[in-house]
Amino acid sequence: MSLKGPSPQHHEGSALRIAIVHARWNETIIEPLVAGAKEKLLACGVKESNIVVQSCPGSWELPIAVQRLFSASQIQNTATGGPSATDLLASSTTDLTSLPGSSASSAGAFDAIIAVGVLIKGETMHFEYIAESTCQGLMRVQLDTGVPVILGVLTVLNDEQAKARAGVEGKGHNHGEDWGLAAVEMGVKRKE
Ligand SMILES: O=Nc1c(NC[C@H](O)[C@H](O)[C@H](O)CO)[nH]c(=O)[nH]c1=O
Repeated sequence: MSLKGPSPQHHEGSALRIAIVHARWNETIIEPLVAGAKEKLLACGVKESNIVVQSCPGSWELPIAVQRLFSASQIQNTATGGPSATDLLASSTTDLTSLPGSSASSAGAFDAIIAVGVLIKGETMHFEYIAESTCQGLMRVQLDTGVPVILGVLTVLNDEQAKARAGVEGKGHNHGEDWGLAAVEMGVKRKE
């Protein structure tokens, strides 16, 4: 067993509704990552009709693209004693069918969201600023809503590292699969 990666658990996802929100930069890496995540969602019993896939321009936009899945009233920090995110989301009036690229058949709560982006270091400090802000933003959205947001943002130093983490060209391991499994586990545990 690899030194890295979580020890495997099996969770049944047939009752879950999951969103995958992905950036469109470095799409030759994004595509296998999203496919790997979706493959594991389906393998865990998540219904195809309960998987909503949306995109945004780049990783910088991921936090707001994830947050807009919730209406303003749902962006509550449950630590303040407000209604739980579950209660709020259950009454969600978000019309997902109006969102671009949405395959949602109806509005409804998400049990987990996977945010997918690929940041590849260039010559400038742009990479560092986007990576830090995007990760902090995604952490804030999940804590504000109580809905797990799986961090599917690769922050790599070169194309080879990106390919190895998407399992392309027969190299490495597709991390998208790990994110799909994490989404099912966290979605199930959130309903417990
Ligand atoms: O710069 N490199 C990258 C990038 N820049 C665009 C940024 O996310 C945003 O979309 C624009 O700045 C507009 O707001 N976005 C990525 O996902 N990966 C990169 O490697």
